[in-house]
Amino acid sequence: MLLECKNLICGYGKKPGENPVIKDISFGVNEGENIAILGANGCGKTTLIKTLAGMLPYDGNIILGDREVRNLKRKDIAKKISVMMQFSDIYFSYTVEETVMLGRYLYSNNVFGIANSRDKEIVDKSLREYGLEDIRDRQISQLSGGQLQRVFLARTMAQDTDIIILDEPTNHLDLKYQSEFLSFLSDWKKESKKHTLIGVFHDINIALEVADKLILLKNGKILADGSKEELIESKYLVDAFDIDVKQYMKKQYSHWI
Ligand SMILES: Nc1ncnc2c1ncn2[C@@H]1O[C@H](COP(=O)(O)OP(=O)(O)OP(=O)(O)O)[C@@H](O)[C@H]1O
Repeated sequence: MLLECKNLICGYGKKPGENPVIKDISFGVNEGENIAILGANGCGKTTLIKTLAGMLPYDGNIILGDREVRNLKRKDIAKKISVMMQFSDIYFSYTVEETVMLGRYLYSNNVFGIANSRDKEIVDKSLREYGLEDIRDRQISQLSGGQLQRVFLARTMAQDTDIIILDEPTNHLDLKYQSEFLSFLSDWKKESKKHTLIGVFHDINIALEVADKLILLKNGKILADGSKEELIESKYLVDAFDIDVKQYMKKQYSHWI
């Protein structure tokens, strides 16, 4: 198994077990899987993926390959997992190109390391793919929400890891970029059987398009996990969101059918 959580407990207290947000959950991710974590606001989705990426302390086990995540250095995790969180961790004023290049530096020893020709090639490709070439010299502090989101996606993809963790990747994106993002993800999946995606999506339709497996969270516990075909028709989806999701979607999309 590529990534395995066993009896995972985490939160924001002094110790992981003090007021935990994630309350003793276990699941595994196989190489090549596409997993969407779904659940109502505040159920712990972001907390879970931050912890998977080594950003929060935890009790229990998270095994990446054959190593315990808490024993790995940030740099070693960054070689295997790239993460795009909802709110970015960059507060300095970098240009678009510098920000995307940070994806290349994340796992080097020196943050201001010298970019080699492979780094430059990958960054150029990411800038092209996310429609950022024309604004590569702009300060990120001057960008719109959607432009900024595309910069962070480009940075994540430039990190070039087999596992990507995305928190709300289509937030702020207009329909054209949502559609381009989905086809980019699908191409990325085709590039290698090793490419594995773990994502948090508020838009269930996007989750269903991207994922083959769902993890439904409620109040920090796993309500159900399994194939999307299995779960989409189940009572668990209704339980996870406290609403009849299927009926709601049918009503929402009735204008188009
Ligand atoms: N930095 C923090 N310090 C303390 N509590 C936090 C922190 N971040 C989140 N929480 C709390 O942890 C709980 C779970 O939050 P989390 O962001 O993981 O939920 P979520 O499922 O991703 O929510 P949403 O769908 O609204 O994005 C919430 O009660 C939240 O208030």
